[in-house]
Amino acid sequence: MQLRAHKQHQCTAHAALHAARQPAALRRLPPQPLPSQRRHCLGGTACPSRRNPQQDQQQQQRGAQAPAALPEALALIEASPGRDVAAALLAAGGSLLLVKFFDTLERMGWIDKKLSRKLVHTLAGPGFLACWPLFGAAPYSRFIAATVPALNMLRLLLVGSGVVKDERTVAAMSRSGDRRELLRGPLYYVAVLIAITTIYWRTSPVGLIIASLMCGGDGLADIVGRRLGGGNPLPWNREKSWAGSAAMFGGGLAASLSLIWLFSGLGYFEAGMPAMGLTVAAISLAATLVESLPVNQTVDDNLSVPGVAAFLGILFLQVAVEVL
Ligand SMILES: Nc1ccn([C@@H]2O[C@H](COP(=O)(O)OP(=O)(O)OP(=O)(O)O)[C@@H](O)[C@H]2O)c(=O)n1
Ligand SMILES: C/C(=C\CO)CCC[C@H](C)CCC[C@H](C)CCCC(C)C
Repeated sequence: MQLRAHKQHQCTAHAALHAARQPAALRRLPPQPLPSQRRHCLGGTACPSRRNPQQDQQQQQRGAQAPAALPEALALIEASPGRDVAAALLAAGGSLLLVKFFDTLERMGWIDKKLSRKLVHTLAGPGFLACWPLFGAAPYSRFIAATVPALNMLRLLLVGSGVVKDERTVAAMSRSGDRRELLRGPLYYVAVLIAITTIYWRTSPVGLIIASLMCGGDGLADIVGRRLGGGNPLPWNREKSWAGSAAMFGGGLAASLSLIWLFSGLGYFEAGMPAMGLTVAAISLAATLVESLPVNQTVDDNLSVPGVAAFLGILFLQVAVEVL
């Protein structure tokens, strides 16, 4: 999987030299046009691309007829608070629908309570990150995006503390039906999402890796482990299994690489393969080992897994790359 810089306009000698000094897994890109400028480039003027000259010539001809106002309109949309608010409302609505959907399946008897809760755990985080490209490129966009997990945190605090009565939310988010459970695992979960949204946003794969391992990895470990882990317990923790840990590693790695592929394909950063793949695999393995330890009664998985992923992600990958 070759992930290379996406539609670079010009890689100056300085930028190339600078980029060459970056870790192989992650390359800083020379200053790139904003996505809208790239669209501008595609819509209005010739710009280098991976397509053949004939396609570019056709594109230029089509582009020549595009209204001159299009690029400016795109640039306005690109950095408009309205776009960010619309994206946040969409993601917030999606989170309500996700919980409602699986809660309904559980109430209809199609899935059990544990599976319903774990499917929400597994899908909510990656689903939220998949919404990030909908937001604009303004400096404040990440903070508007963070309001989505923040509103969910407020909901958990109000329901978990008993200020607001919401039996369905308690049923959907807790193992035992005790509302106070919402103030632990689920609260840590949304706190991690707030942190990676405001600290890393789209500028680094570290936030993608943290969320993928906490959500996709840890969620699948439970789902697969409960079903296939009966005969293959881990020697150091008989409550967990090789099947569950394999699902944790595979699910976390696949989710991480999928999001990195998407975000680097959108041009937010460049992921140098195969170094990036090997780095993510090493981080996933370490997180899987931590998750398998018999300590989750003391340290919640929603803290230990993101913690080890963040530490190793910062250690092995540059935290910030040139924002496009
Ligand atoms: N590596 C793993 C992880 C989990 N499991 C299975 O999934 C169940 C629940 O896993 P656990 O991580 O302990 O989930 P909880 O922390 O109890 O639930 P939650 O993560 O939702 O808080 C375990 O008892 C085990 O059957 C497994 O087999 N192997
Ligand atoms: C039960 C959970 C964790 C315990 O280990 C999951 C808690 C889920 C959160 C309360 C809801 C989080 C929603 C996301 C911030 C936004 C998702 C949007 C997307 C479009 C689905």
